[in-house]
Amino acid sequence: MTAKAEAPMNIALIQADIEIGNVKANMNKMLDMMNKAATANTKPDVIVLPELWNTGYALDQIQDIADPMGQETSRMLSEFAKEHRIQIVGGSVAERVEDRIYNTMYVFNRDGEQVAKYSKIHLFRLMDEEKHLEAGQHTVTFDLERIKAGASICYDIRFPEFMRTLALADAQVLFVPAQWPHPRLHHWRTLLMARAIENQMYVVACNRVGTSGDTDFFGHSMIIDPWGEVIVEGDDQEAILTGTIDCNLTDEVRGRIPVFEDRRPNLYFK
Ligand SMILES: NC(=O)CCC(=O)C(=O)O
Repeated sequence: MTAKAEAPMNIALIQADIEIGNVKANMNKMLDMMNKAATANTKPDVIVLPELWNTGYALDQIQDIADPMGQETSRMLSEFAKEHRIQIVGGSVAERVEDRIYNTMYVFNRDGEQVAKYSKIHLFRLMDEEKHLEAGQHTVTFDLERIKAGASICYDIRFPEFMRTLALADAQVLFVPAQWPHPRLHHWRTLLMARAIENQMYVVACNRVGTSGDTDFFGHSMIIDPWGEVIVEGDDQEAILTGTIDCNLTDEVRGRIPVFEDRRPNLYFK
């Protein structure tokens, strides 16, 4: 059901702290960490950022500080991608479209062209997202060179049917930018692991660190392989985490335990 991957891909996760409401500082921070990742000994093929990295959860001022049509943030990511010849899964940013605010991921290829845009479809009530943000209406897969990837953001990982939809659309790797706080580290790790094992896909998850008001974000960004093995996992400190994915393993695991052939969708709820 999947195409052979061209070659293994080196991934760099930008596990950053984010300053609430300070777009300029956050853009500078991301650029600085992306530059460090791009000039490391092992050059990444893909750089991944966390969720809402431009504004943080500054939802009470989000109408004023969200990026109109995502222009400023996507220009920065596009230029970086082109200059360094690195693909970017741009976490997500607060994007303003007229008076609506979306939590939106942009993805760029090595030429700096936007290859995907995904707006978070499940809004997280515990952090008041539904009061300030508009839900996206589409699931999204995209190509990273010859690898098919699926887009998701944070709370989305609690919806196994959503991830299965992406896997059935041939995704071999799932990207998960996040701002996922304590006390739910155990949920974060378990859900990411489950999504990788049940869908026999790579899960690449980039969470922020730091404190915002009384909320502590624990990091623990992870890359998990389709067999459920952890390739890399951060702690609760700012860091650039790196790991390599090889999507030939996705085909191998799907061949070893043929879950996708053994499904009985006609017996499942509609
Ligand atoms: N930013 C988010 O979607 C947070 C999701 C979360 O913390 C959860 O427990 O789910």
